Amino acid sequence: MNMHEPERPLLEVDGLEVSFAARRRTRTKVLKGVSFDIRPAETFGLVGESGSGKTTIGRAVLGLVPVQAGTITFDGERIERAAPRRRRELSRDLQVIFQDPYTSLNPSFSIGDTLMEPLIAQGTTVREARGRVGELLERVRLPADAADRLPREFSGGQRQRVAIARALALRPKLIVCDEPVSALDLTTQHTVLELLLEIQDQTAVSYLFVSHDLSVVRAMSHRVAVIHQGELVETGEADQVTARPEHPYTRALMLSAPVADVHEQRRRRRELAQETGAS
Ligand SMILES: Nc1ncnc2c1ncn2[C@@H]1O[C@H](COP(=O)(O)OP(=O)(O)OP(=O)(O)O)[C@@H](O)[C@H]1O
Repeated sequence: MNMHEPERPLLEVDGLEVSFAARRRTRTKVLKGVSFDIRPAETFGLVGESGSGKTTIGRAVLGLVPVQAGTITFDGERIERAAPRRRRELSRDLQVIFQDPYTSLNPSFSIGDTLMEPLIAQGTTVREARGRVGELLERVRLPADAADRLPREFSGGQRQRVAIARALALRPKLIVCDEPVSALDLTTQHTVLELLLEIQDQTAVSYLFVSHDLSVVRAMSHRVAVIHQGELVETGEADQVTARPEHPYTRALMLSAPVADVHEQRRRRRELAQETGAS
């Protein structure tokens, strides 16, 4: 490839609109013309407060909610209205890790069966799939004997490692990470985030990384988009958006994030009060 030619994005979302049925035959617009792209091996962070529409963007990319307008192009293919069969095929390249490791794993499946399921569904032989389970457990640093055990025998952090291993089973190009560490304590959050970074270094997978936590998004992402009431109000390099936020909402989001220093916390509260008082 020519070094000066920009790489084709892996995912392009353009003018995405999603609405849900509300009362009295009206619809609520949850996404209002959302556009962004993600390059190969890039982490694109989406940050915004609860209800802003982050999860809906991830779900639209995965084909889990109907799209009213706009396009979603994945690896050169329009997928916003892909048929169910094509969707199943696309799951080879497009995977997800959900927030809650307690509900996202089938409690009656052993870890080995959980990891084998996507492989068998895509036509891998049982013998090959067993071998791959060992590799996957090693990659997420779980012991080989985890394969024979049930999810209830594992902690939240270990379960999230299983969910990561399952998402990796088919060697996807993009993983939608929807609040992947929000249900974990701080130390466990750190090790899971480190694992995601290490996997990206090794596999060049891209992440669409959704979180309400700006510090987590900043630590993980190359570029960041800030979503507010269904609209992307600011998109840019992670350092730029977090160090020099341009949009008032981004500034408010930054100022309201908790910090370890109590004096800094108070200073930010005053600044936030001034900002919101002024607007
Ligand atoms: N299936 C649905 N039917 C109706 N309304 C929905 C549906 N899914 C989401 N919504 C609404 O869309 C809005 C955005 O929800 P979404 O889950 O995308 O937000 P979010 O930013 O991910 O918030 P959170 O962090 O709380 O999950 C919310 O007002 C929510 O109530």
